[in-house]
This record gives sequence, structure tokens and C-alpha cells, in this order.
Amino acid sequence: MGIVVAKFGGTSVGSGERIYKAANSVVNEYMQGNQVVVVVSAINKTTDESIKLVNESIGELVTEKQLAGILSMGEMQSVRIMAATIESLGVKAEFIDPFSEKWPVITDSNYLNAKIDKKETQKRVTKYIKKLLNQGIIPVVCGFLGCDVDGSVTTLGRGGSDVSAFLIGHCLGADEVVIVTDVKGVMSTDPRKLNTARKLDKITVEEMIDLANYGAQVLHPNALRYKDPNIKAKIISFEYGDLRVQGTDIIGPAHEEYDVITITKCDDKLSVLAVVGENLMNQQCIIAQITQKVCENKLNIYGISTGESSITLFFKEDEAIKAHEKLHDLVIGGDTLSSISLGQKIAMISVVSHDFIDTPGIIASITKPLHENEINIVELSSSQTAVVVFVDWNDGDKAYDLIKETLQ
Ligand SMILES: Nc1ncnc2c1ncn2[C@@H]1O[C@H](COP(=O)(O)OP(=O)(O)O)[C@@H](O)[C@H]1O
Ligand SMILES: N[C@@H](CC(=O)OP(=O)(O)O)C(=O)O
Repeated sequence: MGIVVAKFGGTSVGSGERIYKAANSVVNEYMQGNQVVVVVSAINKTTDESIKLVNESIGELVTEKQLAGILSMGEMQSVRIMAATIESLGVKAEFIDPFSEKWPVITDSNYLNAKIDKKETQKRVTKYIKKLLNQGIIPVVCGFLGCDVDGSVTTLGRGGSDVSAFLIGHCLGADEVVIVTDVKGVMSTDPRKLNTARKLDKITVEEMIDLANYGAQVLHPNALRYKDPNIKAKIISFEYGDLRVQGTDIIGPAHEEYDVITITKCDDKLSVLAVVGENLMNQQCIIAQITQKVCENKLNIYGISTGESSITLFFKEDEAIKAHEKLHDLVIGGDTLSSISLGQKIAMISVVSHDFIDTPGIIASITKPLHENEINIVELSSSQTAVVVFVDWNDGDKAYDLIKETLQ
């Protein structure tokens, strides 16, 4: 016997027929001897429709607290219908919403993007949800919602039902979390945008996080925070009405702890090369020509950035000498580039954390102490989860210490 958390997204409960199919799949899983927790989103586009109504009626005068309360209605409705449908199939089910005494997900009072109180949630999942499972009852829990210490409804942010499912799975020590949605699994790209998209049989947690961070709606980027190594996870289609169907397996735990900031200074001394030319932004294939040259000579680029009239590249000190020579050949062999310069010795400091995605001001908090200590930043690049700072080699250790002091 195992514990399975099954989450049904809005489209998977988008009609009476789909709700029946979903309830039936849950009951079948239960009949096979598993304990099942159901997490449900609002039916179809209910949340979008509520937002539209609020915009048209109240507009900006709505408070965040009021809006969270209004949005919660979608999930309040869907859990009731789902629990009743499961019961109609002969198995005991209990809906749980933020007003239930047994509500598990406790958050702060950031109403529309609430932060989860993991300790309190863990306690309540054990006390209430686990108990229901042991009584043979199927808990049907509102996805997306939380409740603060004052008893006010909060939301976990748009698409937050995925977070609810993995959070509850984590707190229960579940065997599996199954995300039921309107695609066959994770695809090579959004099938609504490219019809050549194909289904992946598996994807690693890290890959899935990156895909989600860059907008693949299929899973909320914060959900996998709660994917423990021993929890199996998959994304499947609602079409089959079967939780055992194959979709995309999400493999392994997250490699890096969330909540943790990793700061590293590259051991290698780097050199900066600037390739210069007029109006490079509008020149086609120039980056391809540069990287092709670098690739032919088996050199590794540590960083690259583009500007109006220059492209800056970072290489290991010894490789930069060869890169300089080879890229100079490119410069004098064509009309687009005018010149190249091999500049100072550089230290590279990388700052990485999954928390950067939704934390404003990270770049400012990295650059402020450097500015205050008169350390010049040669280059800075950033992605959703990483900021890489290039400074003069002689400033490297001090810059590293300052960033560490500020962020940790
Ligand atoms: N790489 C991808 N693989 C699968 N689906 C994707 C991908 N990128 C974006 N999507 C979109 O995610 C949608 C599913 O997410 P969502 O609409 O939030 O479902 P649900 O209502 O079940 O939570 C799909 O319909 C698809 O258009
Ligand atoms: N109903 C909420 C929460 C959610 O997760 O929905 P879905 O699972 O349909 O993406 C929203 O639309 O944001």
C-alpha cells in the first residue's frame, strides 16, 4: 500500500464528464489498495474569469486580501464537486478548504503570493490529512490556496496547485505525486505553440525547473522544491481516466537546496577579449562566426556578452592567447569587425540560488557593496537563477568576501 497525491488541473476537471473520469481514476487507485489524496484546481478558466470580473467591477480598488478571497471560490467549488462525485462511486471522501478545521496549508499574509509556513503545514498534514487516510477516507484538498494565522485565505500564486500537491506529498512522505493535465506529459516545447512538439518519457528535476522558470506552464517552478528523492513524480493526461498511465516521469531530487545561495569564485584566472565593430547589434551571424572559430580551436568560453559595438568574451588566461590570435584572423579576414583587444586578468564570481527567481533586488544587493568599496565590475551577466560577476583579478578575493557577507 502506498500514498499517492493526485492533482487535477483546471482543464482536467473542465466538464462533468471530466470530473467523473477524474473521480473514477481516484477510486480505482484506492481500490488497488493505495491511500489517495486529491488536490484540485478551479474548474477550467474560473480563476481567469474571476480576475476579469474584478477588473471590470472594482478595478484597482480591490485589496489583495479581497482578491485572494474571491479567487479562492474556484477551488472551493471544485473540491465540493469532486468529493461528492467520489462518494457517489462508493468511497468516502472529504473536501477540505481553508475554512475547514482540518485545513493543512498555512502561510504568511502575503495574500496573492503567500510564503508557506513549512513547520505548521507539516504538523497539520500529519494531524489531519494522514489521519483521514488512515480512516480510509479520501481527502480532497483545494489546490492553490493557503490560510494565514488570522484565518484569512491566501493564494500561492497563479498555477499554485502544483505547489500544493508536491507540498502535501512531501509532508506525507508520499510514494508518488501525479499531476494530471491536458497534455500527454512534458513535451519538447509548448504544443500550443509548435505542433511538432513530442512527449518526453522522462525529464530531470533540474531540467523541469529550468523549463518551468522560462514559462512552460505545465508545472509551477516552485513545486519541485518539495520533491524529495524518494517521491516518484509524473505528469499525465486526463484523457485516459487512469492514474497508472505513462506520461513523463520527473527524475531525481533537486540537486541544489532551495533557500541556499551558492557563491563560488572560479579558481582559474581569466582574460577578457573584446571584439569590436560598428553597429554589431544589426550584423547577422557575427556571434556564430566567433563561436565557430572558438569551437574549431577547441577553446572554452566562460562568458560572453554583446553590446552595440563590441562582443566581450572570457577565456582562461592561457587559452585567451590562442583565442586572441584566431579571432584576430577573423577580424582581418572580413569587413564587419574592425579590431580586437586582449584585456586585463579577470576573476569570475558566480552567485546561484533558485530563490532569485522571485526575489527582487538581488543584482542591486550584489553590486552595492562592490560600488561602496570602489570595485569596478568589468561585466555582469544574469539568468533566472544565477548572477555572474567579472572583476579585475586583483579585486577577486575582496569582491567574493563582500558578496558573501552581504548575501549569507
Ligand atoms: N514543454 C511543455 N510541455 C507540455 N505542456 C506545456 C509545455 N510548455 C507549455 N505547456 C502548456 O502547459 C499547459 C498545461 O498547463 P496548465 O494549462 O496550467 O494545465 P493545468 O490546468 O492542468 O494546470 C499545456 O496545455 C501546454 O500548452
Ligand atoms: N486555479 C489557479 C491554480 C492552478 O494551479 O490552476 P491550474 O492547475 O489549472 O493551472 C490558477 O488558475 O492559477
